[in-house]
Amino acid sequence: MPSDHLLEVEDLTTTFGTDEGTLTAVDGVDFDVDTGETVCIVGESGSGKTVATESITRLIKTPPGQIEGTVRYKGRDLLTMPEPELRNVRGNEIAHIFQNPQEAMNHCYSVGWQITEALQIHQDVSDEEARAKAVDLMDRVGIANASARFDDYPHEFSGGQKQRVMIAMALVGDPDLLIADEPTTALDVTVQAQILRLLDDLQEEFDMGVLFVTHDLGVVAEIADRIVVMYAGKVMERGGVLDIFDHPAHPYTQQLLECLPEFGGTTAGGIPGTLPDPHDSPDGCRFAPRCGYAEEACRTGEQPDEIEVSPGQRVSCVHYGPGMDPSVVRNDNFEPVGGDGAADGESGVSRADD
Ligand SMILES: Nc1ncnc2c1ncn2[C@@H]1O[C@H](COP(=O)(O)OP(=O)(O)OP(=O)(O)O)[C@@H](O)[C@H]1O
Ligand code: NI
Repeated sequence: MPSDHLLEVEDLTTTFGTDEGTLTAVDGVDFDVDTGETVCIVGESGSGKTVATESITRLIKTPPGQIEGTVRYKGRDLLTMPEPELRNVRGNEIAHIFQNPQEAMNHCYSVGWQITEALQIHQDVSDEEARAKAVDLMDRVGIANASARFDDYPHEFSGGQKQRVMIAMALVGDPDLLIADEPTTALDVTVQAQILRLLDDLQEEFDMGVLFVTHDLGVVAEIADRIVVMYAGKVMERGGVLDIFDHPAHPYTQQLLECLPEFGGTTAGGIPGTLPDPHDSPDGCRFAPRCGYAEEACRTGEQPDEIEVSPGQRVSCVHYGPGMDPSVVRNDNFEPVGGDGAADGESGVSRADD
């Protein structure tokens, strides 16, 4: 059945064989991404965000990993696609950027050379054409004096500029889907805001879908159209960014938001307690052992089916089920996302020498 979504992930389950037995990192997760929107996967460290997104293009090493489910990209299943065809998708159609630009760069070659090299893998262009395109890309990601900086080496660029270069390299194949895994986590707050702005602008310019992974709800507020909240390999809640920030339904989402100072945060140190052992997940709702509202029904059976609580907003919580009283967990005291979310009064693609 053909779907209209750019990316459609269904019942994705990724496990790892370990010395302590099978570890389930992602457990039957569904989500989709459309062209032109930013979907953020958010959750604490260890929730399975990275494994879920790296399963999409099969970046997970198998074995020890094992990926099951369906990942349809423009209707084609990436999980059953032959490797050569998948390699083509990875380079040209789906691009990844990661947290640490340091590690992804080769320190022995100039930045311009590396972008040119990436370009020539994807396109049959002459050296001069490739150089011109590389300079253009450097310019578009906001590297000041791009042509003068072409021959500079990675160590001559700041952290923020390196991440701009990584973004340029991700764009060489003119991707339709960009997967960004904590791309600003290693950067200081001001530079982080600039890079988020850049990604937002590029998304429009390149007309991409963006799947953005972060543990930081502050970042989510800046860029997300839709949010998928993950906990211990499961989706706890999903919905439009305004709905989630205005009336978070799952106690886990509420607690994540309560950690944010700008939302009247009281638990800046994070949510008390730790994630369950991924080798041996608890019965019922994964969050029940840390949830102040948990009762017997929360600790038995499977993770509850998702229930729609407002248009497009769905929650996997026993308290919203048939015969339950959701007002127990409903928390309507949250302030909606403020203003335009603009950071530090910048405008357009910033060219600051970060
Ligand atoms: N190669 C691997 N082998 C075994 N276990 C793994 C492997 N990669 C990830 N895991 C486990 O899978 C679970 C999910 O990890 P994942 O990296 O996806 O979390 P995350 O949500 O991205 O966290 P973070 O915010 O810290 O990046 C964790 O328990 C992790 O230890
Ligand atoms: Ni991660």
